Amino acid sequence: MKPAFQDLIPHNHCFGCGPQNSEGLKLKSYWRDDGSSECVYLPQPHQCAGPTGFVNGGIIATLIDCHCICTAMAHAYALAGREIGQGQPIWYVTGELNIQYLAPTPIDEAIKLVAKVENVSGKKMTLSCELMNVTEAPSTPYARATIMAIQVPSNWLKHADIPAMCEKS
Ligand SMILES: CCCCCCCC(=O)SCCNC(=O)CCNC(=O)[C@H](O)C(C)(C)COP(=O)(O)OP(=O)(O)OC[C@H]1O[C@@H](n2cnc3c(N)ncnc32)[C@H](O)[C@@H]1OP(=O)(O)O
Repeated sequence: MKPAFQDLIPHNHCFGCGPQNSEGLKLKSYWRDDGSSECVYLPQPHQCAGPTGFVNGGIIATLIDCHCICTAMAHAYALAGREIGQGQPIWYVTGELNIQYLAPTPIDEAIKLVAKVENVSGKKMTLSCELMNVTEAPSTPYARATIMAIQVPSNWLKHADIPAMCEKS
């Protein structure tokens, strides 16, 4: 199996997807054969909403955000004809994130996110994402989102690092 996008992105301290963030969610995203990307995540009990059986909406937003932004970066590297993390760094940030929460997301089972690149225009990349049961059973997704990823300069990440986090890597 190929490494996850996140394991190829250098210096990634992101709370949602950074291998270098010991307190983070450590998402792992991969390409699927149809050109979409997927991420399977097992929610933790402390990530609950008011009712303990459902996942907190902010956690859901973070999962969607990170899976989509890492998909945007992976797609941009592919368009550049490079492996993720090779050569001049390619960085995207979240410009817009629109989520429809369609049904409560159970906290006691694995969930799956599937993202697709819908459009690339200059520095902007639009992606769609659905969060669903891990079996992809034919049911309404728990959440559906669109996200606008914006490319930032290749020195963006280092520019924004603070020394305390740098020392941990
Ligand atoms: C390491 C891996 C981790 C990845 C997963 C985590 C993802 C994250 O959480 S990133 C953190 C959250 N996001 C941020 O902090 C971003 C904060 N915002 C910014 O830094 C800036 O506003 C930024 C970079 C989005 C845009 O900067 P700006 O100087 O306006 O960009 P600019 O070059 O002028 O705009 C480029 C295009 O994007 C458009 N655009 C800019 N901002 C937005 C926006 N928020 N929504 C939609 N479109 C936008 C512009 O209109 C322009 O469009 P066009 O080319 O058609 O004229």
